[in-house]
Amino acid sequence: MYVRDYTVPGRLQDSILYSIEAGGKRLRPILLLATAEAFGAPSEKGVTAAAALEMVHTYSLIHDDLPAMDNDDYRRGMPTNHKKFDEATAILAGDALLTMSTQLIAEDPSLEQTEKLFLIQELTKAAGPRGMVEGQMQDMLSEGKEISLEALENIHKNKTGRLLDFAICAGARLGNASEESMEQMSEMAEALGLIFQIQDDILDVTGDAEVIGKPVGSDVINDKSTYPGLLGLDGAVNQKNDYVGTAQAALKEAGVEGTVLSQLIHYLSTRDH
Ligand SMILES: CC(C)=CCC/C(C)=C/COP(=O)(O)OP(=O)(O)O
Ligand SMILES: C=C(C)CCOP(=O)(O)OP(=O)(O)O
Repeated sequence: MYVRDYTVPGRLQDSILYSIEAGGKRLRPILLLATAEAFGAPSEKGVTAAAALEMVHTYSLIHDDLPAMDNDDYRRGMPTNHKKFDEATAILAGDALLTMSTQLIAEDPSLEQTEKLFLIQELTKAAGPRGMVEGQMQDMLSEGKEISLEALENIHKNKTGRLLDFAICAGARLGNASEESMEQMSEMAEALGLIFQIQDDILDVTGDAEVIGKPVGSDVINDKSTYPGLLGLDGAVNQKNDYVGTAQAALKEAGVEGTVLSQLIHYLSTRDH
């Protein structure tokens, strides 16, 4: 709906819709809405922030798949955007998704001005050059190199974790969570980001390409450092389980244990796609 409202019919719109409508797990918007609900926000409050976040995530995947980056042919069970269209169109589709995301929040009549400012500032910070973009840069620079577990965690915290952190902090803020709860939720988000990434690395070794919708084994092919690579498969599973404990404990401290967020932590640590 938003994509059609914010674009003109034609090749660019087709390319944007191709990637957005390909689906994916919609994890980030689900997390944002589940957190908003856990803190009692009215249901309409999180909708544009959730859509904006999925737009930013989808832009990042379109660009990540380009030949200049990961050079991947399949995403969300379909040819990648540049394979279906062409590189220039894929770059522009990503640019459009990124810019539309903040417009969407700015124009939402159900949000207060202070909420809009918070959401736009936090989303752009999370996605920007001290967040996801820097994480992607470090990820590219580390290809083909042996890096420490600490350096790997730092890459993931920025590349993947910051958008997940935004999902949770935006949801908590829209539900007027206290400063203390916001801090506990931020801790939960950090653990969740690492759980997500460790499972992603594990699936790249043990997963089924048909179920995941993208090729497996690409980390080895691209010579990337991973948790199973650094810790072994069992070590990666143990590390993930430690973070599950941290995330569940943080939920409890924030007073939102037993909500759908607990189930999401479990799902993310055991997902097969
Ligand atoms: C600014 C940009 C382009 C950011 C990309 C961020 C990102 C999370 C890419 C996918 O990571 P991945 O390569 O580890 O995952 P996948 O295996 O799904 O490609
Ligand atoms: C951060 C990573 C590993 C990129 C893929 O994210 P998702 O696994 O959430 O991708 P979709 O379900 O949205 O396609």
